[in-house]
Amino acid sequence: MIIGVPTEVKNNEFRVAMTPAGVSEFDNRGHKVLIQAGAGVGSGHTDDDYRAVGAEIVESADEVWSRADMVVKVKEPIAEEFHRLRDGLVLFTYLHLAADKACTDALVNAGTTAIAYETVTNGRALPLLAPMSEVAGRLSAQIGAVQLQQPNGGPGILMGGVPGTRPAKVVVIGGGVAGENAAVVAAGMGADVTIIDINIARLKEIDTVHHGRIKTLASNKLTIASEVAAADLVIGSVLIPGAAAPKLVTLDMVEKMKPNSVLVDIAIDQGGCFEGSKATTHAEPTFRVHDSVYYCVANMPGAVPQTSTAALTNATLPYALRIADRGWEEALKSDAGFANGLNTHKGKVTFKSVAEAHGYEFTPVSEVLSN
Ligand SMILES: NC(=O)C1=CN([C@@H]2O[C@H](COP(=O)(O)OP(=O)(O)OC[C@H]3O[C@@H](n4cnc5c(N)ncnc54)[C@H](O)[C@@H]3O)[C@@H](O)[C@H]2O)C=CC1
Ligand SMILES: CC(=O)C(=O)O
Ligand SMILES: [Mg+2]
Repeated sequence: MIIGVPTEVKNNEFRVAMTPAGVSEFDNRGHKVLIQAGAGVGSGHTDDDYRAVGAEIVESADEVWSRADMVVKVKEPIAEEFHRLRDGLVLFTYLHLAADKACTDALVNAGTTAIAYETVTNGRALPLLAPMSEVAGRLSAQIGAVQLQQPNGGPGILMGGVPGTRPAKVVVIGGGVAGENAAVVAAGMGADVTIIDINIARLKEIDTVHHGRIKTLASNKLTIASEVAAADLVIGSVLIPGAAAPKLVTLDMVEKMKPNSVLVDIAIDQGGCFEGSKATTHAEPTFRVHDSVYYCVANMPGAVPQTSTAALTNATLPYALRIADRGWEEALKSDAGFANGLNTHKGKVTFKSVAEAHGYEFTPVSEVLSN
């Protein structure tokens, strides 16, 4: 199989979907990998590093996309890439389609076979989302700490305070992978941290692992309202897999927050879990709502590409190899969790909440695979 790896084009996105170690695995199995010139530079991998393990370096994105049987990417295609989508192409990348009608329409109209990292499951886990949720979670606490500083528009409070002063109050809504990682870093900086989650079993796990250092509260509207009102920093990290995020923090709640308080909406790639959230870029990451600061960057891990590329490709490589070795249909047929990754195929939408979000007819993956 020919596998294409284009340079990422989203604002300040420096990750790449395959490292030289990955190319070497494909090459050893008799596949050919096309790397767009310069694609790995932001993550510390030169064209020569890729050439040395058998990759062909290709100058243009058009050539990578048109020659490849499968394109492996990091972020969803954006408008300038839509014309490269086609029938018969397998696209393996983050897609977040429930929050992105334009990309869904483009994939459906082109007939592309699109497998989304974020909806692949392994039991209850999301193995291809988890590494980036770890990164985004840890980053969110760092970013929150910086945004709390007064010259950055924040209230001027140090996360851990100093002896004799109160620490910052950090409220994390959604205690999954991103939320727990956010809480750990915030607690490590000395903040007063509370995680709110709807899954009580998950709160028990967090309480046990962190010996009560991270407080836990069950999610409901009243609790969220009172915690948000008292918070200096709110981190939003809820997920209903594949679906648009629920708006758990309302504009009314934000209006009652402390002046210059900070809200980091990690869930923005699924549309965001705060009312008023809209996707921003690393170039212009924040905006104000009422008297608070929102940070809503949809590709947070792109800011730390050396870490993120390594963590992402560690997880994606075995799946990409299975597609190359066995073909996408056999690879999905043999692993129901992998099959959950299929979002579109030949003009059909095969992920229920994506179909519902955009008014498409839903076709179960099983129907597509049995044909
Ligand atoms: N902005 C960015 O750059 C990045 C964003 N993300 C996003 O972060 C979000 C979280 O991802 P993960 O932590 O991996 O998901 P996860 O599935 O591990 O955790 C989500 C948590 O939300 C909880 N939840 C669901 N409904 C809730 C409610 N009503 N109230 C409170 N909690 C609720 C679930 O019980 C679960 O514990 C996803 O939208 C993901 O796409 C992930 C990586 C990077
Ligand atoms: C998960 C995701 O969208 C990202 O890492 O950019
Ligand atoms: Mg997006």
